Amino acid sequence: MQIGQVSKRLQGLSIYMVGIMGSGKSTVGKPLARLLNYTFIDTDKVIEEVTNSKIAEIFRDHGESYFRQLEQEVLKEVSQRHSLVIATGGGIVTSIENWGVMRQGIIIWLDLSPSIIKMRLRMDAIERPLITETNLETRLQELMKNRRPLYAEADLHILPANDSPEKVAQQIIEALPGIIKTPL
Ligand SMILES: Nc1ncnc2c1ncn2[C@@H]1O[C@H](COP(=O)(O)OP(=O)(O)OP(=O)(O)O)[C@@H](O)[C@H]1O
Ligand SMILES: O=C(O)C1=C[C@@H](O)[C@@H](O)[C@H](O)C1
Ligand SMILES: [Mg+2]
Repeated sequence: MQIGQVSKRLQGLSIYMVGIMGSGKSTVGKPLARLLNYTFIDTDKVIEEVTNSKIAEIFRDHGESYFRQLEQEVLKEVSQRHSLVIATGGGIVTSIENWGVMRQGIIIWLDLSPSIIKMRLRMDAIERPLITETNLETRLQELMKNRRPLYAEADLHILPANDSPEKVAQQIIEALPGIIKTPL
């Protein structure tokens, strides 16, 4: 099915990208939005803009639960709009209320292999408060164990090819018709 047809069949339903830190939600979300003629939004970036602080600073100065509250408010706000590709934060799946919001659209799980995730996180300059250079191995394992059953509740399970973000976006578009319920 051509991209234009996939986009049409989505009928403006927003797409929520979920997955562990480093799985590529923010990076792949951009070309995906472009291909679908959707607008791209990153909840982590919106939080940084509205608070004028880095995520790591929010965790350090106010704690994780404060960050989760902000994250939920931002999610509810963006869910009012249509035709969005939303890169969520890796922990958005830990709140049942967030699932209620995301279920208004299509939830896509980027399930990248831990070895590639580790490599990408080591090379990435963005500070992630829940994962550091020293605890990367154990923390990632722990987060994966706790969260995999949550990510698995997504509408679409994507095992991203070890390829460019554009190719992964293409892979998602090819998989979408299989789960879109709107009539042809
Ligand atoms: N397909 C890809 N090919 C090469 N590098 C990639 C690809 N996807 C993501 N990356 C790189 O991996 C790192 C993590 O990606 P990204 O920030 O998009 O992950 P994320 O899922 O949004 O993580 P977080 O939950 O922390 O926001 C970045 O440095 C990014 O450039
Ligand atoms: O997995 C997580 O809990 C997080 C992922 C990032 O996207 C940020 O939302 C933050 O660093 C927390
Ligand atoms: Mg991100």
